[in-house]
Amino acid sequence: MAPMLKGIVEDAPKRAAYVTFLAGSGDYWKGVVGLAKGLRAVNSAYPLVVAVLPDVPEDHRRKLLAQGCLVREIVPVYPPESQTQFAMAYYVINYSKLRIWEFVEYERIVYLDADIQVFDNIDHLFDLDKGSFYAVMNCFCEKTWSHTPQHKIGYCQQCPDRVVWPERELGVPPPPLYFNAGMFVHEPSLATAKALLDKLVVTDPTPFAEQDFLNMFFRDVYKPIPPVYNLVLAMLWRHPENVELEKVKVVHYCAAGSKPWRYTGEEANMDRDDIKMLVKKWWDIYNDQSLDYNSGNGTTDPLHAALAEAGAVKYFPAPSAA
Ligand SMILES: O=c1ccn([C@@H]2O[C@H](COP(=O)(O)OP(=O)(O)O[C@H]3O[C@H](CO)[C@H](O)[C@H](O)[C@H]3O)[C@@H](O)[C@H]2O)c(=O)[nH]1
Ligand SMILES: O[C@H]1[C@H](O)[C@@H](O)[C@H](O)[C@@H](O)[C@H]1O
Ligand SMILES: [Mn+2]
Repeated sequence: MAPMLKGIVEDAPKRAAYVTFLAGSGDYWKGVVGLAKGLRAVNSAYPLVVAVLPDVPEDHRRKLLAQGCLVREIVPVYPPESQTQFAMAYYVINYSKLRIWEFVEYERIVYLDADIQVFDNIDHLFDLDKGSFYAVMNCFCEKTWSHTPQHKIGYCQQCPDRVVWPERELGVPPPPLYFNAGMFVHEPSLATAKALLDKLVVTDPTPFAEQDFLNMFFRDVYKPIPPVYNLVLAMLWRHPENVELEKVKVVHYCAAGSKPWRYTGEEANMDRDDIKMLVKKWWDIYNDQSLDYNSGNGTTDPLHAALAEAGAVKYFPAPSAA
């Protein structure tokens, strides 16, 4: 390569994006709007791409575009027919997340569920070494885990010494490290996308849907990253010793009753002060008009948006006028 060209290519900003996912005509679009504004609040340099299923209504898509999101429709992924009738919608929603590996115009993505908010800049995650699957370890203590042997035994990978895995009695080693799939860092690739879908066809659906599936698929390349990158709220009451709340960068409102846009405070653990504080912080971002796209504060002009969509440039929000 000519020396000048080489320099340009090597110094070119990464083709990278935050990606989230939206299904249905319910109220999850509010989570996406909150996330778009949260990413703007921390001056993220990369766009937010929303993978939408065909059933997302036009007016919801317009709300996302109005917040500067890049909207990309994806084809639903159906799980194998057997055993799934009763929960088909649940599985279609969750397995369709696998389509994001087809977004090959980006060489690196940080996936974030729509019920996630960022409170600090995490753009450095795009610089992690390639080849591994990065995500935060889950906790096994909530009753959503009661179908598993680890929950029955009281074993959790967040505190493997509290109840030691009874390897001798059971004759099997402790379960492999297991991540929460609401947030992860990986590389789109058509080869990976095909391998995922081929494997899914021969895999029976399990309770945590694509989360179980991704854990199995990426088992050998999974690298845990610190819990500050995906605070699963149950950690606050199950493993407070593992949480430094003031350092948390990414909060995942996944505990029952914790979605900020539906929060009533009535469900178990929801009247805790830390939960109320985190729900309020989500609303503060959602309601902050200065974080709206094109509000004159941290906006991107149409040319940059188009280039970012084409994967051509890093997405530089304009500096605040204030
Ligand atoms: O009606 C819906 C339901 C879900 N979603 C999208 O799907 C994501 C996953 O759903 P939730 O966030 O409600 O669920 P959890 O955080 O409890 O989900 C976790 O467990 C699920 C399986 O139980 C999946 O594995 C999921 O990816 C994982 O983050 C949402 O954030 C959102 O992006 C929608 O858009 N509309
Ligand atoms: O992704 C799931 C989901 O978020 C549940 O709400 C939670 O209880 C589980 O621990 C987690 O694995
Ligand atoms: Mn979630």
